[in-house]
Amino acid sequence: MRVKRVKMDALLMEKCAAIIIREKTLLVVRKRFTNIFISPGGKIEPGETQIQCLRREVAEEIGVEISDALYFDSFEREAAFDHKIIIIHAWFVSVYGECYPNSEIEEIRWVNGKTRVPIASIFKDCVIPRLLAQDLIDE
Ligand SMILES: Nc1nc2c([nH]c(=O)n2[C@H]2C[C@H](O)[C@@H](COP(=O)(O)OP(=O)(O)OP(=O)(O)O)O2)c(=O)[nH]1
Repeated sequence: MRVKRVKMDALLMEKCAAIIIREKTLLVVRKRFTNIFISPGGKIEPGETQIQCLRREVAEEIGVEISDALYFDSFEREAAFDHKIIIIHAWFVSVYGECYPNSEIEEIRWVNGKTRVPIASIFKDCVIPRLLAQDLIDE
């Protein structure tokens, strides 16, 4: 029903997130005016597939083109910067070339299990522990 759909949209967001790994470290990004690192990626626009969303957001935020994407898993939590529930669809992504902070991204960091920077909850509590357990990033 339309009213229900509108109410759901007001409370729920869906984001596609890129898991980009280089030399056993994971890429996280920090947006201007924030102090928590999040995954590269962004909200899915109406009519867009998850891959199209990833392509658009990865090019916009870190200036590179995607060469390959493989679905990992989806996670649900309260969004780091919005009073809404966020569902994050996480994908392993390979890119052409070197990532750099672009447009609203102020800083990028390559992190491992030891890096002490504030990281938003889904990546911190769900994604990074699984990457560590699979030995995809360094302890
Ligand atoms: N709890 C939690 N929230 C997260 C994580 N990663 C992440 O981006 N978020 C939140 C931050 C924002 O509140 C929301 C949307 O992410 P975003 O700000 O990258 O999306 P976007 O680029 O489309 O946003 P916008 O600037 O276009 O509005 O998701 C995470 O790992 N855990």
